[in-house]
Amino acid sequence: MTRSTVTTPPPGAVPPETHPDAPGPGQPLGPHYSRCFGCGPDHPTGLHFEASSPDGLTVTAQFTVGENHQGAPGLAHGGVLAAAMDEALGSSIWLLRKPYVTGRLETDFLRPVPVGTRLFVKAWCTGISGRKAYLEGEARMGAPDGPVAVRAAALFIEVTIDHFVEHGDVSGHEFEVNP
Ligand SMILES: CCCCCCCCCC(=O)SCCNC(=O)CCNC(=O)[C@H](O)C(C)(C)COP(=O)(O)OP(=O)(O)OC[C@H]1O[C@@H](n2cnc3c(N)ncnc32)[C@H](O)[C@@H]1OP(=O)(O)O
Repeated sequence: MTRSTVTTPPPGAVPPETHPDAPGPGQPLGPHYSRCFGCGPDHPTGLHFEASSPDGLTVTAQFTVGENHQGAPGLAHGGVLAAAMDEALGSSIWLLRKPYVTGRLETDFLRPVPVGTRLFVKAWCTGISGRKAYLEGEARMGAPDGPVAVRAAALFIEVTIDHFVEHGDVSGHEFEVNP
């Protein structure tokens, strides 16, 4: 994909290391917050991601583009696809069990995605440098080896849990890292 130097690991970046508490290979990641637009089972119009990690470092996830995800008639909204990439990238960095937020998200939209399409999303970390994590991902249509619809690259920034307490509304909500 075309990506900027901002989302490219600099010299000296180190590979990610999965946290021992991260789900084992093939185990479902589960939702981090029940009302999350990406993974929350209680979100009425969300993506309802089903995610797991085959190797403790990569995240694979699936969802079906629905009626509520349209931009043009019958086609997925680009912002919804970007949200799906953000969710997959965020899930992959959560395998490190450190709190990160998206600083920059770059997306290439390669194909229109019709409503009803099952998208197979994959995300992985390409390096860590201090508080910065560099991530890449892709979404394929219809099958894990189907045509690529979206590619993404991102810079995530490590924060403390206080980030969510100070800026969010965590009262009465059960969540992991990103409320
Ligand atoms: C199971 C879990 C699954 C989770 C899935 C969830 C997926 C969704 C994830 C999200 O969408 S998170 C929500 C969207 N993101 C945000 O709301 C973040 C809003 N931004 C902020 O809160 C702050 O700007 C941020 C914490 C990112 C950075 O503020 P800080 O004051 O902590 O750090 P600072 O601004 O000093 O930046 C630290 C470094 O990152 C760099 N940086 C930060 N933002 C950048 C940016 N946008 N582009 C390029 N570089 C950036 C910055 O230049 C600097 O580089 P240097 O250390 O080299 O000087």
